[in-house]
Amino acid sequence: MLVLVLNAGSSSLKYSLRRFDPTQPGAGGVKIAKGIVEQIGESEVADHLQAFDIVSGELAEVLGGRTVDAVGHRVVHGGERFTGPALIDNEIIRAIEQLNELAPLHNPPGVQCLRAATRAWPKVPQVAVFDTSFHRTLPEPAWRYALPDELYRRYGIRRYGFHGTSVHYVGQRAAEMLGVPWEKFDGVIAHLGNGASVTAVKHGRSVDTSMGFTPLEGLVMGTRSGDVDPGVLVFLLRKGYDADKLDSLLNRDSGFKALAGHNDMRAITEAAAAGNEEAELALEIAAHRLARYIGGCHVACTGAQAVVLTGGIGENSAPFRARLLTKLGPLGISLDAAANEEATGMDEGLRISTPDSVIEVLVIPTDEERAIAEATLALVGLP
Ligand SMILES: Nc1ncnc2c1ncn2[C@@H]1O[C@H](COP(=O)(O)OP(=O)(O)O)[C@@H](O)[C@H]1O
Ligand SMILES: CC(=O)OP(=O)(O)O
Ligand SMILES: [Mg+2]
Repeated sequence: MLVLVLNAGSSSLKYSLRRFDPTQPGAGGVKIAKGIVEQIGESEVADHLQAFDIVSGELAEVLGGRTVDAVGHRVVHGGERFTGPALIDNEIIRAIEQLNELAPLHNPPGVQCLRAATRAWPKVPQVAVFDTSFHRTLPEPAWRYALPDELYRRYGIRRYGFHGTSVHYVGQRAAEMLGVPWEKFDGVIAHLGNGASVTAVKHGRSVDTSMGFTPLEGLVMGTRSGDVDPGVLVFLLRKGYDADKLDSLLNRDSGFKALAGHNDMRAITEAAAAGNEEAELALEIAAHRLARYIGGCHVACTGAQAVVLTGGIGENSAPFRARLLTKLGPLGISLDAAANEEATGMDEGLRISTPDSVIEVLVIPTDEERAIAEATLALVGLP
């Protein structure tokens, strides 16, 4: 059984092809191909449809006449309707499309890929797996904004949370490392990629998270501002900004890009080490806010057994992890510097806190594609 996974990011399209053995269901399968088309919109690849054509060309070579048996898609925003993976049909695609403006960087390319894939493989079952689903357990005090109820009833304005597929996956790996059942796992999980968020998990369920109505709230990200006083937006509207200009400002021209000139953590770290003050300040702002959110999530899950770091930055940037952990001292966390240097680009999780650290800090590589493939298989079933 061959399962293809498409992960449409804001400017990339990742794919992964896995083979599942009917005699060993749920074992994650075997990865037989993967790839990525990057810099969509900023290179000769103009949009996700072109990226899809490149991916299907590469797949045709790998498949050599075979067909895929199912396709799993990462969809970032599932609103309140999609509390779990959904089998795709036209009505479902339209419902996802209606959520486009709630995740303007992510859902439109996701919908483009859903349509392209159903055109390319009309007889193959396709499944949407949502970033928001894992957060369906958020308690109301965590998801409700202090706004008139009318806005929730009319527009669905509430906090949803994102990165749930990744958080669920690394959370389960963390519970395994600690030797506790998932239903008893309490922890704080920081997914730090281009988009970044922190989630509090209590008894294996999401109880708080830093992203809200859209994937813009919370942490300092690659090109997104994270939290700003909403009064700033009102002020800018009065200065003549319109919706599109605010959208670009907050989603595309802020975060590390605004503070340090670009959004590549490697380059920012190197610049800071070479004495660049802007880069140094950008890292301090991001680490300060992240530490504050981790402290808040530690409270929200009533005491974490572990803090877990994942995503491109969490998995690979030892200097950023070290900077963060020095700020987490008040939680009784202490850094094992040697382990931290070792924990880069690994296939397995690694502990980077010292044995006497009150809370364990784990670096665990995420695998959204694997988790989506498993969820797809669980819905479609083995042939
Ligand atoms: N070896 C590395 N060292 C430091 N940062 C890295 C490294 N590899 C990737 N990153 C950073 O990870 C971030 C991208 O994370 P990733 O999870 O791949 O993003 P996306 O959300 O697009 O999937 C970028 O800031 C990038 O600079
Ligand atoms: C939801 C989100 O922010 O996703 P990404 O990190 O892939 O941009
Ligand atoms: Mg990502």
